[in-house]
Amino acid sequence: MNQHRTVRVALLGAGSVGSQVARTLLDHADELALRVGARLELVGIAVRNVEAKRDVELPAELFTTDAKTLILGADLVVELMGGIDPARELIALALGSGADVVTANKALIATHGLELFDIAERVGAQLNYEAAVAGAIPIIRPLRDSLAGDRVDRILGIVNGTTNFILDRMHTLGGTLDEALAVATDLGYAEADPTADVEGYDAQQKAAILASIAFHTHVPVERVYREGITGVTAELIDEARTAGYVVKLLAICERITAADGATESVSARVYPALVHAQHPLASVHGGNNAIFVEAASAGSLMFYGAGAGGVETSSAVLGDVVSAARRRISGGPGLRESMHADMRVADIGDVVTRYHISLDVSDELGVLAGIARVFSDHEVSVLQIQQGDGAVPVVEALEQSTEDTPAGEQASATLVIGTHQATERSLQAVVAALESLDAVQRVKGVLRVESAA
Ligand SMILES: NC(=O)C1=CN([C@@H]2O[C@H](COP(=O)(O)OP(=O)(O)OC[C@H]3O[C@@H](n4cnc5c(N)ncnc54)[C@H](O)[C@@H]3O)[C@@H](O)[C@H]2O)C=CC1
Ligand SMILES: N[C@@H](CC=O)C(=O)O
Ligand code: NA
Repeated sequence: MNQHRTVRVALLGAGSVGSQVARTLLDHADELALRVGARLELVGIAVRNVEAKRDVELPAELFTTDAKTLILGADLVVELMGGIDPARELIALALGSGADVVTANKALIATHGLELFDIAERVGAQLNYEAAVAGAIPIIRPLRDSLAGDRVDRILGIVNGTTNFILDRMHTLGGTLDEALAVATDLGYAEADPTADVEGYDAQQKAAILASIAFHTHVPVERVYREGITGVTAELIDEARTAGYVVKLLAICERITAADGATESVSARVYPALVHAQHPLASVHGGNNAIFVEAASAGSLMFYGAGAGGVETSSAVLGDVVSAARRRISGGPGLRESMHADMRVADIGDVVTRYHISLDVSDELGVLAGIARVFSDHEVSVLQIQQGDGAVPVVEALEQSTEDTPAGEQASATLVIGTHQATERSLQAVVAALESLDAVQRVKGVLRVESAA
């Protein structure tokens, strides 16, 4: 090791993740110095309020509210404040001054990554962001480096720890979304504004990042279809359980080939979906994440572990810090992500999937026949119909409706209808047509089925 070399590290933010990164930089300074080949000196921590009480004890003299001065005295800046402003301006300042940058900020990378990579490339600096997707799990580097010679076809995963924690808790313990969110927030999983988690924006940003790297194509965050979990009720979770499924918020990024067999586009989407109870994703509990990557030569790969949490995420941040510091010591250009493929981003309507549709219907003669007609009119084929606790084959259900229901009775019944594969466009048209049927009192929920056992 060069005893005289020092890499001056400035930390922006000392919350759940930042305070743990600071602690490791201070407690393991000697070991890190051996790994890097130079000492990593934590020169300061920029925060909003230097007096704020923190869970982790850190030297008071390191704290400052003057982020800009701190940045201009640093070789490496670690941004862990979150949000777009002022993080965007501060990272641009850091890169522009020649410092390397490590960030966990998916909101910023997904929306302004291109402009920041431009600056990094121009000045020859590093911009690393492993912690931005799936916390501690190595996924950015495997996609960008390890799989750089392969062709990724599909990514399917749970990429938000907070919503996985909430859905898992609702499934196993019952209770409401708000109760589970309060616990996830205490555990340090949730974003500063947890709307980003429960409405799927955080997963949407991560999907945009994953799709962009995997398919060498810039996928703008607003082109990632998004639904959050606020519509997932205890009732829908119970119905899913009865049918042998678990509800998970999934991010799916895949290549789609058009009907002509030649034109390829990229689909990226986030929504709560049904996962078969025997599928490995169904066993991803608490704040954990799991990501399946299917690549042409590598086949199926699974990445699993802690997707959120301050201590866990600090591991990914420090990995990026060591990597950037080593490169600073040994020299090497700043690299931008490869976006040469420039593929079209598909509309959600082009995606082929399966639906489970939960309906309250009038329990009267001919209802099922009317519903079945809606499906056949849109050329969507029905796989099964579930009434109460049991799945009933379609033909049997239709017979029951005409034989067992006394004419003129106006009772209400719940039906859960599972479809075969069809385009989203057709499935959405089916749901709209069902909503307009007199016999359909309410469409209670629509969930896609994304993984058979
Ligand atoms: N908490 C987690 O499990 C994970 C978080 N991330 C990302 O890591 C980043 C940090 O997350 P957390 O540590 O959970 O956030 P946090 O809310 O716990 O901490 C944010 C810190 O930044 C400081 N800060 C915020 N705005 C500031 C400003 N304008 N000027 C100076 N200081 C400012 C706050 O004072 C606080 O110390 C975010 O981008 C988040 O999305 C990524 C993966 C996992
Ligand atoms: N709020 C995020 C934190 C990690 O990215 C999550 O819950 O996954
Ligand atoms: Na990661």
